[in-house]
Amino acid sequence: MNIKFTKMHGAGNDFVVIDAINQTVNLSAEQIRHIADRHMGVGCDQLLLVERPTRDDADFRYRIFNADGSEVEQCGNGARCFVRFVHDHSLTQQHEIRVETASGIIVPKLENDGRVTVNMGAPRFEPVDIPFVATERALTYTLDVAGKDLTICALSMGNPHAVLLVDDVDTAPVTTSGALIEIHPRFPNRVNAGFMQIVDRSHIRLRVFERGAGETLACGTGACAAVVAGISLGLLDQQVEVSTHGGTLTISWGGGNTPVWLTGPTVNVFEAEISL
Ligand SMILES: N[C@@H](CCC[C@H](N)C(=O)O)C(=O)O
Repeated sequence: MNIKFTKMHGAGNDFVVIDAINQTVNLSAEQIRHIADRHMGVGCDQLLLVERPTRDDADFRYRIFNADGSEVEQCGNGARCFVRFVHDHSLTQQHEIRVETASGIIVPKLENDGRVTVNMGAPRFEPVDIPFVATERALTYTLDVAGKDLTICALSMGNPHAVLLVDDVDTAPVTTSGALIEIHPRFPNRVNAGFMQIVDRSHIRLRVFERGAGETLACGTGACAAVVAGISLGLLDQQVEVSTHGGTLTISWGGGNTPVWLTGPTVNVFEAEISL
């Protein structure tokens, strides 16, 4: 089977994007792992499938697979690349589209300068919605990680996130503690672990150890989760610049049940075909 794809990235979070409308695509988890492999395959943090929607109120269905082959609910940087892809491949002329994901509808918009803004929906804090094992909802929780008590915020941006405050992201134990937090038993579906350094009320630095992908250069939903956590703790203003190792994302949130807005760049790297 030969599959055409586009390699893209959003602030360094990289994707293999596949049009599954105009070609028949049935990938096993093993084939996804192969495509994502940086030595044996193409290499990517996530593989994105562009499909026809299964519901009347959406224009497209967007399926997301981590590099380890697991299918997940949400991906913010991927959503931006998705919009750029459907435009570049003439699958739509609309600048604002409704996209069906495993966690509901998101509404990305292609701006005139080529950047994409995504309404990521409202964050969820109820432990059952994350999911996270806790007797009651709280702003912060203590998590025992290898015998050390870490303070985290836990929330869902459609997918699960744990956010930790650190003094300096450059020296934070992202790969070691991040890997342990990802599989912590209190997160039954695993979790993305974000390490946030507050620079000032409108600027943070962030590194994320992603569920199913390891540390990535940027994580869109991770940036949303970190800013929501920072605003909820009273440490950040409504609009925040998020510096990652791969670039800058802009996040804004008005609090409560209002949606979180994510803006950032998208880049086409190359188009090719892979034989499986
Ligand atoms: N890179 C993403 C998030 C991708 C999914 C995540 N690893 C998960 O398992 O939830 C983003 O930009 O949001």
